Amino acid sequence: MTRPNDLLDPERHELREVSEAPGPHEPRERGIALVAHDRCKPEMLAWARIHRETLARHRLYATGTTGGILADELDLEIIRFRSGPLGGDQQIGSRIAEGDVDLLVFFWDPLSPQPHEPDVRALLRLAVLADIPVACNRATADFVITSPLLVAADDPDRPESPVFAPLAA
Ligand SMILES: O=C(CO)COP(=O)(O)O
Repeated sequence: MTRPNDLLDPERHELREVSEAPGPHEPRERGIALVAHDRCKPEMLAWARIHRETLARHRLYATGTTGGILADELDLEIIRFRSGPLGGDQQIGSRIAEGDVDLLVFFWDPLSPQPHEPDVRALLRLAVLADIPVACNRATADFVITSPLLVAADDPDRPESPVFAPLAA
């Protein structure tokens, strides 16, 4: 599977040729994991409502309660795991480790302690380790979900963008 971060050659900061055959999923499809702590769930729902059309084009994962709300309210097809405190964060982490997740949108609550804090830290750690984009607030999530890098390099509709241009020497 091609991931957004696979598209940039760290040496040359330019698009790398994607030679591998498309994986088992549609070429344009990305794996997007959606997670929100309780106080942040209204914000996640509001954000997902705005970006529903984009989200619907991708393979969505979510922790139990977050996924239930998004599926019910927005009629999105979502692969749902257990609730976060019951192991859902770890399940999403395992999908990241498997290379199935290309973007993590995780609205974690900066004002409330969580009983499963170690799981939260582990999830964020795995996302950083796997070098996938992690959006922890709405402003960042807006940037990432509208990024041309979200569109696969083999997509003929991929927009031209200065992001893809080599950096000046
Ligand atoms: O606790 C969570 C993330 O740490 C989210 O879990 P739920 O989506 O099940 O509420």
